Amino acid sequence: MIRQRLPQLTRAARRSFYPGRIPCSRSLTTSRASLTESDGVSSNARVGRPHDISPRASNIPTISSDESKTKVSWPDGRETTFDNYFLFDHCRCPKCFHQQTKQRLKTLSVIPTDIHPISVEVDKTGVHLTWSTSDSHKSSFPLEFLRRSAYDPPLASYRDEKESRILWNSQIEQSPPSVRYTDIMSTEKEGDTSGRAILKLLNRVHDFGFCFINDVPATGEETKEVIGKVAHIRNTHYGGFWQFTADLSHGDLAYSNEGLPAHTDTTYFTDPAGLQIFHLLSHPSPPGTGGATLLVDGFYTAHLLSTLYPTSYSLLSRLRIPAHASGTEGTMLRPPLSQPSFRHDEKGQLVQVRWNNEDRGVIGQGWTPDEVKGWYLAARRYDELNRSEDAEYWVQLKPGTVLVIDNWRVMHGRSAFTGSRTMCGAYVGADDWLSRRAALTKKYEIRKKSILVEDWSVGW
Ligand SMILES: C[N+](C)(C)CCCC[C@H](N)C(=O)O
Ligand SMILES: O=C(O)CCC(=O)C(=O)O
Repeated sequence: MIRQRLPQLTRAARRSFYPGRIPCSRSLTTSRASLTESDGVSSNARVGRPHDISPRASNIPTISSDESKTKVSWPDGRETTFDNYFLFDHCRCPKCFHQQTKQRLKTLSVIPTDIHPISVEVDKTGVHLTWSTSDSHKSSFPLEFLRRSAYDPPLASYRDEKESRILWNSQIEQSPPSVRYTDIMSTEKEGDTSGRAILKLLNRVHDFGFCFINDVPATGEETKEVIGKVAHIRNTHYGGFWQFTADLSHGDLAYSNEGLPAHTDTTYFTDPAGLQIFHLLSHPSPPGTGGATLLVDGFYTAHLLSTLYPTSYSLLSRLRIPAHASGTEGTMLRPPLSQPSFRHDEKGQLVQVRWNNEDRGVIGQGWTPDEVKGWYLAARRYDELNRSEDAEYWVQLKPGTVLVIDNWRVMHGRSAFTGSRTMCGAYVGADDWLSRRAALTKKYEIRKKSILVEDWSVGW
């Protein structure tokens, strides 16, 4: 586990900031302690007048329903209420939810607006409702589902070790995350080494924002093969698997020998590439010079910005930045909806950094003059943090080492170079690699498995 020394922050900021593992997004699990099983007993109550079911077992919630809502009173004293319509809409019985495709089978128009339970039972497997429909439809909801889907009010957030990230600075160079090519390409069946190695790679990409694959044969063909094993390659106007050098075959600085500051790629796509994968195939040096690779943890520097300059963090989280790719004949990329540099999930957790000064368009449309000034101050501050000795991790890639980057988090760049340099690689969609990781996690359960049963652990 990489634990980085505190960056050169002000004393005040030091107190409030600690690099290391921080929860950054939701997980499927919750602590078992809050839902220990018991010899819960089922009980029944007529619905109409608000009722309390007072089951004997202490670990089973109390349920009460009326014509519009169902209230769950948890053993820990907290209460949360559900609209009956919400519960009926989320029924996952075979009539409502296709058991194989995991898709909802009923449309909203068939749900009576006055739907309500006529009978309520609760036991350690969950809450069982019989509805006021003509067929006395029955629904059962695991307690874990109710705890997790609570919205009135929401209950504890579902973050655990699995979904936290490990923030890093320049000291990551002491022991950067890596996996072995031979494990990923393993064909042995028992234990499925390859699948577990791919999951280890994707977990490290999730935790650190990048990971090396060591000892990859330095050919385009075998690089494309190992990438394809990990996840399917995303096609763009650069093609699928690409090989590039300084020939300006594409109207982009990547196809030159210029240095490139820390940036994330494809900010000009509505859905920026999820993974950016590089393999330096050749750069004879000498006579060539330069061409080192730069990595910066955009989440780490965003965390610093939010600590040191919260107003700047807020502006970069709110003001939308146009981006474009216009340098190649026949390509005029410009997403119809610009996005801010920092994007957050519904729980306010940072999930994406979009940072590319070269491809940034004309800012300020719809902004106030103060916002224009404020944005430049904020952007300069973030740029300074990204360019600090503390944040920059420079590494000289060599043929044989593939670099897999979470392009939604970690920025990359390069130093200017001379000589003949050939780089290859590919993009993978964000949803695609996260899906691959979730499916492998489910298969191998290497990390804490959700205690939600099959049908209830999907669709969040
Ligand atoms: C990776 N490859 C050389 C194919 C394309 C590079 C695209 C670089 C572009 N400025 C961007 O940031 O998206
Ligand atoms: O050539 C390199 O090392 C990186 C090029 C780059 O930044 C890119 O392709 O986005």
